[in-house]
Amino acid sequence: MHPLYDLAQLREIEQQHLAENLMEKAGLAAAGLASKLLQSHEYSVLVLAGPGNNGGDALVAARHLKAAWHPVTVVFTGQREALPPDAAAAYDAWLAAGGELCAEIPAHGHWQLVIDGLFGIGLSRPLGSRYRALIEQVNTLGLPVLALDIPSGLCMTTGRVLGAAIHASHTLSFIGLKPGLFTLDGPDHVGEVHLDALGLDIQHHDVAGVLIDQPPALPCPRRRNSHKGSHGSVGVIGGADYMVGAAILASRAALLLGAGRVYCGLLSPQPLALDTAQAELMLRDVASVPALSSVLVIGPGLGNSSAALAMLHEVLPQAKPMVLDADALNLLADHPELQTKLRQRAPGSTVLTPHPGEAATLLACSNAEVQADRIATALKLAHSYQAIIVLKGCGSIIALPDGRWFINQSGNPGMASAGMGDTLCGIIAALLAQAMPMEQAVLLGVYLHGAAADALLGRGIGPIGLTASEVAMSARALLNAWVYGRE
Ligand SMILES: NC(=O)C1=CN([C@@H]2O[C@H](COP(=O)(O)OP(=O)(O)OC[C@H]3O[C@@H](n4cnc5c(N)ncnc54)[C@H](O)[C@@H]3O)[C@@H](O)[C@H]2O)[C@@H](O)CC1
Ligand SMILES: [K+]
Repeated sequence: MHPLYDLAQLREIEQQHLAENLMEKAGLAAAGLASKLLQSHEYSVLVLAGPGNNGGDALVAARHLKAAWHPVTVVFTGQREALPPDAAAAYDAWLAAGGELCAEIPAHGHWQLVIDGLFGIGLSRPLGSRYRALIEQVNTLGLPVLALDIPSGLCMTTGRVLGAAIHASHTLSFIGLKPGLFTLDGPDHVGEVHLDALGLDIQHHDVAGVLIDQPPALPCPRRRNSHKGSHGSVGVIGGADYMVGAAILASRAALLLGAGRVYCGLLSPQPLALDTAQAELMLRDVASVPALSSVLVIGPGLGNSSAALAMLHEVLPQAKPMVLDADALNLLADHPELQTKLRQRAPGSTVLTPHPGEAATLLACSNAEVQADRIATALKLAHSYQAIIVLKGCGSIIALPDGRWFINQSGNPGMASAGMGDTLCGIIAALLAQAMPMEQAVLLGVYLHGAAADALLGRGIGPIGLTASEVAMSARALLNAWVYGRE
């Protein structure tokens, strides 16, 4: 788990350490990583230095690489007189070391690595045509790119591409990690992320959010003296006509992740009597499911019928932990009286797992507005509905009503297929049924879901054609490995 910092916090840390010549440290660290990536001293480097301190970092790195005998070409896009003081000093030191500056990328150069120091956290607006063209030119060179602090063009707060963004193979982030590296378009641009704290100890400093990059708190190993009643019972309510599969997938995932019993209530007028591929599932009359279950999932394939609405009205006032997904979220958006019931639930007893489209419906805004700032959106939903929110998508955001938030780093594009959300609901519900507190169950469930898909990818399964059922099986193996320390 790594802390994530917002812009104001990073600026404050920079201010507190102004006298410590952090740019020299940043440039040296960048040159060190570049040397490692280059391997041979004969290899040449193309350095892009922009108009601010990110450009200063790049100029310091260029100086160190030149001193280590690498041929270095520097493209400088700023103006000496407009540079901040540290960057101006780096500019002067580069020239004093015999370095030269180009205004654009030389046509016939040959390089083995690009260092991107155009923009860092100071990028404040969408890039104009000159920078967009330069970035696109770099991206078509087909070379490894080491981005300093953050790939230029990427918004550090939201992970949005502001016009165009560098496709880095490596990103060396300074001082602390930024949220934009890990959500929305960030993961498509950062490559391998490295962190150099520049010798600062900022552990005492406030953090904005947390990156989940390893399994959070795990359940305890089971007591030998346990029985099915010891591991809770999950009830899944959904599966209207033509959407039965969604409820079955959630139910199977709950079973595979360790719920003692799983009851599945299908709204379809011709409900299945038996899941032949998973006979352990107890398919019951939907009305009987809430009373049988210690944890409820409501929504997968629920539809928007009056029966679905009535079910939601009935279960929301019940005290048990609840996972709301899919059509339950759409019904919630359309019915303010359901929203009131939701807000009256005990704190920490509800999780909503919207994808961006459902989040947009819940907030009565557009999909683009949701994605423009995923963290802010998730926090807004958490506050408004007084529930834990999992905003799904690349770099899922978990937001809590008290204002804390997390970004999940596990997962891959194989998960962009129908049924994945149903599996996630089942996983979270199973952890809740096994007595994990809500916050821990959500964090572990989301990380495990992605890590299970990553494990499959590691075995050559996906991303193309990866299925939600495979992810549930893989999650079972992974959770057992984590809890029982098996390979
Ligand atoms: N200040 C410090 O203490 C440190 C700063 N560091 C580096 O400095 C970076 C931040 O430096 P700055 O605050 O100078 O910001 P940047 O260097 O990221 O960019 C700011 C410059 O870009 C211009 N700009 C912003 N958006 C633009 C756009 N769309 N089109 C054209 N120009 C645009 C601004 O006018 C300004 O000149 C960090 O990301 C990091 O790389 C590191 O050296 C560590 C220490
Ligand atoms: K950069």
